[in-house]
Amino acid sequence: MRLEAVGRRYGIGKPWVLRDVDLELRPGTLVRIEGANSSGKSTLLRLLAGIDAPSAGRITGRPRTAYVPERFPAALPFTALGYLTHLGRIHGMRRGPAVTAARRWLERFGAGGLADMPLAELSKGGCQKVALAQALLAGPELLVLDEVWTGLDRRASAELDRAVELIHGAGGVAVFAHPLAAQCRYFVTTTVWTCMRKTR
Ligand SMILES: Nc1ncnc2c1ncn2[C@@H]1O[C@H](COP(=O)(O)OP(=O)(O)OP(=O)(O)O)[C@@H](O)[C@H]1O
Repeated sequence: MRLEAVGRRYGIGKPWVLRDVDLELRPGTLVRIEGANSSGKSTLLRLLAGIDAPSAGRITGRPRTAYVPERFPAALPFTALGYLTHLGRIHGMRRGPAVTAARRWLERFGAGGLADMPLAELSKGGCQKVALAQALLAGPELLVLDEVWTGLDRRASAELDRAVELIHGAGGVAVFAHPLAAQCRYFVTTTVWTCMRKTR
C-alpha cells in the first residue's frame, strides 16, 4: 500500500492537518504512529483504514482492512454477538461460522459473558473488546488500531499482542497509534512523525 503526497484538511481554506505524506507499507510491517496531541494521528489512521479520503494526493493498493477507532460507536441496536455475527456475514461468512468466530473472539478477549448484552449497555472496556473482535473476525491483511491498548486489561492486551504478531507473521501490516511509547513492545519499522512534522 502506498501513500503519495497525501494531504487532509477539513474544509477548503482550512489549515492542513496532514500535508505531503509519502509512505509505503510493505508486507510484514508494524508501524507505530507517533505525534503530539492533535498532530493528525487519528486523521492518518482513518485515511489508512479507508473510512476517510485524502484532500490531496493518492492512496493505492489497500489490502483487506480492519479498523478499531479510539472510541467505538456503541449506540447500535444489537447485542455484542448479534453485531459481530452481522459483520461476519458482511465479510462473506456463513451464519454458523460467523457465530462461532464471534464467540471465539469474545472468549479470547475475556468477554464471552458479554455476548448477549446490548452494545449500548456495555462498559467502555467491553465496547473496546467488541471493537477488537469485529476487526479480527475476518482475518485482516491490514489492521489499523487507534490507541486501543490504553485501558485494556492484561489478558485482552496480551491477546491483542498475539493477534498483531499473527498478522505480522502472515505477511500482514499493523499500524497503530500508541501514546505510551515506552511501554510499546513492538519495533518501529516506520515512524510517521517525520511525515507529520512536514505539516507544521
Ligand atoms: N472531522 C473533523 N472535522 C474537523 N476537524 C477535525 C476533524 N477530525 C480532526 N480534526 C482536527 O484535526 C486535527 C488533528 O486531529 P486528530 O484527531 O487527527 O489528531 P491526533 O493526533 O489523533 O490527536 P490526539 O492525540 O489528541 O488523539 C485537530 O486539530 C482536530 O481538531
